[in-house]
Amino acid sequence: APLQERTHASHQCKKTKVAVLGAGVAGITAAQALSDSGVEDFLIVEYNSEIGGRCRHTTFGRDPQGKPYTLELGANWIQGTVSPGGPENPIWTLAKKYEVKNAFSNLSSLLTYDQSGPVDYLDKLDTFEDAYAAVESDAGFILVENFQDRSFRSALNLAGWKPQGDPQAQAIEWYEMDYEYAQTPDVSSQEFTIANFNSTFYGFSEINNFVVDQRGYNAFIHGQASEFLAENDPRLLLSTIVTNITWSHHGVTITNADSSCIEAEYAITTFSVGVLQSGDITFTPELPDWKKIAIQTFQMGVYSKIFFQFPPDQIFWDNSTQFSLYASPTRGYYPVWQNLDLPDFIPGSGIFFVTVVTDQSYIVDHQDDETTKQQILVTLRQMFGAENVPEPLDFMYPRWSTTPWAYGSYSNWPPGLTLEGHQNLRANNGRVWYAGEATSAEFYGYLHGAYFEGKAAGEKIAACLQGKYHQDCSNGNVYKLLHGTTRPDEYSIENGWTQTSFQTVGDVDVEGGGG
Ligand SMILES: Cc1cc2nc3c(=O)[nH]c(=O)nc-3n(C[C@H](O)[C@H](O)[C@H](O)COP(=O)(O)OP(=O)(O)OC[C@H]3O[C@@H](n4cnc5c(N)ncnc54)[C@H](O)[C@@H]3O)c2cc1C
Repeated sequence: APLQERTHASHQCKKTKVAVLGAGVAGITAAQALSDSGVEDFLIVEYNSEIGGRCRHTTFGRDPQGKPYTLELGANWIQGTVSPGGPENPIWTLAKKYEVKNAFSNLSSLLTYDQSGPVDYLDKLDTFEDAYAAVESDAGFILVENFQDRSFRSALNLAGWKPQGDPQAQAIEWYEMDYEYAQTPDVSSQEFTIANFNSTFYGFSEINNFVVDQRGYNAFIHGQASEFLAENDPRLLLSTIVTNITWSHHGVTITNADSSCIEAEYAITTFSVGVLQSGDITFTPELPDWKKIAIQTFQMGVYSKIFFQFPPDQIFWDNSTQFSLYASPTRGYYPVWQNLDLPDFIPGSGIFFVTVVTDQSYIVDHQDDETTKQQILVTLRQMFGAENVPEPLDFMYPRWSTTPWAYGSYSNWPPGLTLEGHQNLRANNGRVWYAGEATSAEFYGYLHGAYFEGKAAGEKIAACLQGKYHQDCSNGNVYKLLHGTTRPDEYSIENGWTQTSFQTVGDVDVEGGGG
């Protein structure tokens, strides 16, 4: 019987015009754009048993009636809302439309601590911000003058910000950089980090609103989906894991873990960079080098929220402050605490949580809950006094780095990657198109980046199907070779290049010979 199934498999493939792979913001928005353009023949394939992707919540703790609270495991803020007369962040528009409950997040409502307890080092925030302003204007020159990009670390050094060996300054820097980009300034681009920040926070507004909706932040995604999908719509294939994408310039075949398959004229993959990097999904034929390079060059940061519920009548932190910053000699060790027990947030909840990113996330993702909890309780007792910190009522955290449908939290732009290099991440391979937060050049990392990219891909493919697209529908805008700026003849004695650039051991060529 299994053999028979296999031989019949390709005849049994579902057939559709567009396969939308993933039902996060990008996938749902792409499908909606198809539907809005009159293309109703699509299938959405989703790993999980529900839509929403990295906009995902859990239940946690108990309210006084014994009912659990809803907390966001993934996206939590609406970042950059709208300014008078300016463009509006579409996520803000949708949050209003679906009445997603949110509160103004005041990042200046901040108290600072170190291992000895409360210590005011907010003056270092001003020093950082002066350096940041210099980095910002320098980034403008880099972009406009086509100069070489640098790491954000070099840029900060040049601006005189040198936090090395100063835990307080490192904590301030973490709050301003890692807390947003989920990675260190050392591995972030100067040019594109600034462009990314400015696109959102100058393009829309400087406001960050924090979602505390007890339906979950993804209520807006469900709301959007319900505008074009019926309840139990057969076009939404949940709990279906894509394992292979066979592509050409004429069509795409998707194979799933349950060995079902889909034949489509076009596909839009919305998988995270982490998923694309993992190799869990194979491509037939193999992806060309320009695409492999783009996938393995863009970076996936990890952002982990570690939740505690303490007895609401034994609050030991300042309960009028939103953020508490902890300076550890180990940079990034349980640094930023958020208080949800505030009037506009989840009052009376006793919920206090700490965020760690990438390197510390890898550590907590590979140790058991109890170890993490005990490490953090030691930290809290340093900050607030051992006698003041009771045992928590509840504790949990997601392990984003090992979650097989995400492998990380959101993308980040490395130093030296050009816009051309990034475009290769967006560009289609034959009839396989790419969309998602990471393919957004200006809004990578954000929900609104996923929204814009999903919408654009859906609209373009609809135009392709309707013969209205004025570019090649099966060949993307690709930069097959990404050149450096140093010519081979410049590898000379004058430039300090005294030896062959090919590796040799004695007079034995290791590879390639000569040079
Ligand atoms: C912890 C955290 C905090 C964040 N904070 C914010 C924030 O405050 N503000 C903000 O704007 N953004 C934030 N983000 C980023 C935001 O969540 C993402 O940018 C956005 O959700 C990405 O949407 P997407 O559609 O591009 O990708 P996804 O949401 O990842 O959608 C892709 C979908 O593909 C599915 N998939 C993966 N593999 C397969 C497979 N093999 N087969 C089938 N389906 C598959 C996944 O299940 C997923 O549903 C945060 C993210 C995280 C994780």
